[in-house]
Amino acid sequence: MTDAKHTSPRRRRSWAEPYKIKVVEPLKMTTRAEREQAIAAAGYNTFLLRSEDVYIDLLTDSGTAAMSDYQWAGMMLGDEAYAGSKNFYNLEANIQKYYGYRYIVPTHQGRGAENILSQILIKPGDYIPGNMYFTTTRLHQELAGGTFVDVIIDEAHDAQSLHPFKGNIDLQKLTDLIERVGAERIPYISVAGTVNMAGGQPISMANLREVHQLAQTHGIRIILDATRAVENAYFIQQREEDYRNQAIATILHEFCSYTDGCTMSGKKDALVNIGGWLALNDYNLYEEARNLIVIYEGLHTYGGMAGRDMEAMARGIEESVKDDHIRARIGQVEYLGQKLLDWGIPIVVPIGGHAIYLDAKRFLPQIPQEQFPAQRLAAELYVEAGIRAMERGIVSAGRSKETGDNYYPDLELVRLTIPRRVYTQAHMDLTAEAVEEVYYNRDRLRGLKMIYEPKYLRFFQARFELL
Ligand SMILES: Cc1ncc(COP(=O)(O)O)c(C=O)c1O
Ligand SMILES: N[C@@H](Cc1ccc(O)cc1)C(=O)O
Repeated sequence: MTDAKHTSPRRRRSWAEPYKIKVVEPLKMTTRAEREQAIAAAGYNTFLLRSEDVYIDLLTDSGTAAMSDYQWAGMMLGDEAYAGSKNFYNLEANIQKYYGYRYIVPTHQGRGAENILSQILIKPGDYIPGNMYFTTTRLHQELAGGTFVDVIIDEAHDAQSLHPFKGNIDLQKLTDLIERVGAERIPYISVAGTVNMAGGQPISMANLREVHQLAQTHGIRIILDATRAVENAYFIQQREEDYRNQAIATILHEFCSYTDGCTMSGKKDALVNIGGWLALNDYNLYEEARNLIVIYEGLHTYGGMAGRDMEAMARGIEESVKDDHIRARIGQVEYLGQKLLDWGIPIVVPIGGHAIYLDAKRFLPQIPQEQFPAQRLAAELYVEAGIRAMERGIVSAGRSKETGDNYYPDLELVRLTIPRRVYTQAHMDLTAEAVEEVYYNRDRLRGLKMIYEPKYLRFFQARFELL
């Protein structure tokens, strides 16, 4: 018998976690007065807070995941031999199986891989097109003498555009660049899935396939930033008709097959606290990378990781591609985002994969961009409830390497980044309530003045004063 008051229970089934909690880490509670003092001492930069003064840490999803009992068991099986650790071979086998690349060089984390890749492939005067910059990736490209060129679709720069794949590459922009500088000046196309600085926005399989075809015509390589490629695969499954019934692992494998290699920060998708890799399909390039790695990271069978870390990552990869894991992971991000949307708080839409991004331009319209509205908002959220977020706007964008002028990015955002398998739904509720409180009191907030600016990646260490 059907009951008009109830919809089908199957349709209502939520994203609940496919795990239960076995170990907990107590958190310190602080007073508002203590937090005001702590953020002032940190120069209004959330990177400079001590983590023990933080209640809910949404600074980053990098290296902050909770590992499973299966991963911790693997840690006990660490083979800490200097050369030829069996954990390296387990890791290599899983990267080959799930990502599909041929040759693997382990690195201590993502930027280690970016350094080696940039040194091998980029010559002074080269151009590297990509779907929006990422801070460390662009810096390594520039240090190698290259110039990054943003070829993402325009919608990515608009916080309110509802385009389902805001990480897509604009093929016209890419073609224009190839015609302008010539294919021989483009060592590779730098493709990220999902796009961190755009709000965790995915690139579609159809778009990557087209980019691959265009790149092949011109003999240009594609290198994937695979840091959150599993999350990207989830959006492909949800939003691209042909992939609705395909497993995440199958989608990931096809996605990577359109690229010639990848850099990877294992600290995100792969559910570990440290680790990364560089993967390449070309044997000669791999040989070069494997040789350079001994200068910067360590031997080519550990690359800066302990054996136990490699085992944890090998096992983390297996867990990361499970459909129920990724559904719950992104389900939690969407839960927080939907709550904020329901309460009329300005955030980047569609909701991305690893974080909710507050739109500081609409949140604090009274603060001009040169007075760092997103930096101010992140500091205020900490004072309000001990929640730590990260600026992703003018401070992060830095300065042009040619003119030394500040970039003024269209997106001036605060990232509430959700660590994997760490926080509960109640933590998400409290986070939303704190954001709402700050929003309610937003009119009284003023901007900041930068009083110390480091040369590289300034957002990590810059200091500010209240205006
Ligand atoms: C998209 C993306 N690429 C590369 C990196 C660099 O990785 P890592 O922090 O492991 O050096 C990160 C995070 O830093 C990232 O989010
Ligand atoms: N990749 C990590 C850590 C990081 C943060 C900010 C950066 O600009 C660079 C690295 C993240 O996105 O959270």
